Amino acid sequence: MRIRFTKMQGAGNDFIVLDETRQRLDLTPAQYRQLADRHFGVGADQILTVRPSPAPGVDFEYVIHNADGGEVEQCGNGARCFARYVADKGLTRSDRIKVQTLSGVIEPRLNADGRVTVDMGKPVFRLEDVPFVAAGLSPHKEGAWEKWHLALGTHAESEIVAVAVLSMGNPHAVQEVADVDRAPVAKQGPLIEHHSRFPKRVNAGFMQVVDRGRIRLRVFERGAGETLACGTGACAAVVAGIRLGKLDARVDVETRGGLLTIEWAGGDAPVLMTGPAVTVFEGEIELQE
Ligand SMILES: N[C@@H](CCC[C@H](N)C(=O)O)C(=O)O
Repeated sequence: MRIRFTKMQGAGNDFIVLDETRQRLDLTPAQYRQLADRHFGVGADQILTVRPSPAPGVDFEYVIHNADGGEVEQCGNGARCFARYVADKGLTRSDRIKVQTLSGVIEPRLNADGRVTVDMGKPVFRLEDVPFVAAGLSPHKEGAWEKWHLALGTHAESEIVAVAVLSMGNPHAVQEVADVDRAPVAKQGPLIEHHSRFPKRVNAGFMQVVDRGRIRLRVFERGAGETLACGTGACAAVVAGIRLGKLDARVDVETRGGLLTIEWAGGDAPVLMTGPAVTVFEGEIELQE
């Protein structure tokens, strides 16, 4: 089967966007993996699919697959690219849209400066409301919030890390590090992603607080490995930092692929994420059956 695609990136987190507004492609997990493969396919961290509105009051459905072929609930950098795509392709005339994801409705809007701001909804951090965590973690009170201690590795070589756990529609475990460039992302990332406390796996964030309005962040993403930026990871890290009393309500997040700005007024307020969304190229690819 031969399909058309658009390659996009948001702060270096890269995507293949597929248009299913007129016809379903019905791709298999193996075909998503082929698309994402950087040697045998196009190459991407996630594949984003645009589908027509599934319900009144919503403009589109936004379907997200990780590079490993698994469908996931949310993708922040992808949401900005999704908004840029539907505007550039003339699928909407509005600069503010409502988009249904697996984890609820988000609202991207195109800004005059070319960046996109997304209302990502409210974060979830009450332990009983975070749907991705197995019971039995013992929280450790720090400031206004709790961090959880995770044992990584075998008994002989066990390492304990303290993570803040929360959902931005998808699951995140964020730890604070002194220097993000020296953080053990490649070593700890897979151990945290597959930790038995997270039966649906988790995105592992490594956050360096520079000052109350700036952090540096690396994220080892569930189903994709370390990416140049993770939008929901940036939201989760900032929310965690604010809850821990270390950050103000508006924070610039430096990632390896670019700058994101995250705003959160606390409580049930939505998290706002602003950043770039860029089309790289368009093409066609033959997929294996
Ligand atoms: N790159 C994303 C997150 C994509 C999904 C994530 N890997 C997961 O499995 O939850 C972002 O920008 O938020």
